[in-house]
Amino acid sequence: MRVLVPFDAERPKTRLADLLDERERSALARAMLDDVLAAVRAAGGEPTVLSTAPIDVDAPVRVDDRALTPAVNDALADAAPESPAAVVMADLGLATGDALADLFDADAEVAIVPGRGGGTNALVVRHPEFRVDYHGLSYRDHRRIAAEIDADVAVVDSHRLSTDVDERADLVELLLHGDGRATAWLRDAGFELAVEGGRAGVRR
Ligand SMILES: Nc1nc2c(ncn2[C@@H]2O[C@H](COP(=O)(O)OP(=O)(O)OP(=O)(O)O)[C@@H](O)[C@H]2O)c(=O)[nH]1
Ligand SMILES: C[C@H](OP(=O)(O)O)C(=O)O
Repeated sequence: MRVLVPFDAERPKTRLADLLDERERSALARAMLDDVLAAVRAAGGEPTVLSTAPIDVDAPVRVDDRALTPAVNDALADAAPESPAAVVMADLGLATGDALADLFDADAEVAIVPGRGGGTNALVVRHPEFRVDYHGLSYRDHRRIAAEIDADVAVVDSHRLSTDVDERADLVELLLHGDGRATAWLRDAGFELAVEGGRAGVRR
């Protein structure tokens, strides 16, 4: 399975700016990218990083400085039943080979893992006319686009893959369930789980 891993190399993870400075956000984003690439390979996928700028990483890199949606659509253009393509976001810090293998094996022309909050964390495309439209309620948009071209859709239900690390609360998930480089980076940076007023959170 060809697997595109989109990566914003220049201004990653801005929603974590009140917790992490720019270098730290880059380091966490990079650790998650490495975790995702390892998980893709463990699932038998062949990853290509679709990056906004050149990066030094242990995988082929396709540089495209356009916005996410046109860059992904260009790279997906030749997806077909005999040559499926997947898109797996680089901020899935809990991704595992087993979880991705379930997605890659889903028997549908479009298989979707929704992200919490309405996004699309991962996709497999086997239909030549399917196009992505990221941001906003992209899960709903991708179901509509699939319906418009009569593509059959599988929705893959996965706690690990539906957890994208965008905000403070997502760091709880990484510290609680993660065992990869991103979780190790967070611990090394001094983050730990905390319970305040009966609610789970993180503190540094
Ligand atoms: N190639 C490419 N990847 C992108 C772009 N924007 C975001 N990504 C990647 O797409 C995935 C989802 O990104 P988002 O969570 O929407 O954005 P983010 O830049 O990671 O974080 P925020 O700045 O907090 O929105 C992550 O793997 C990003 O690295 C882009 O313009 N081009
Ligand atoms: C790219 C975007 O990610 P989010 O901003 O929802 O994390 C989406 O899934 O459409």
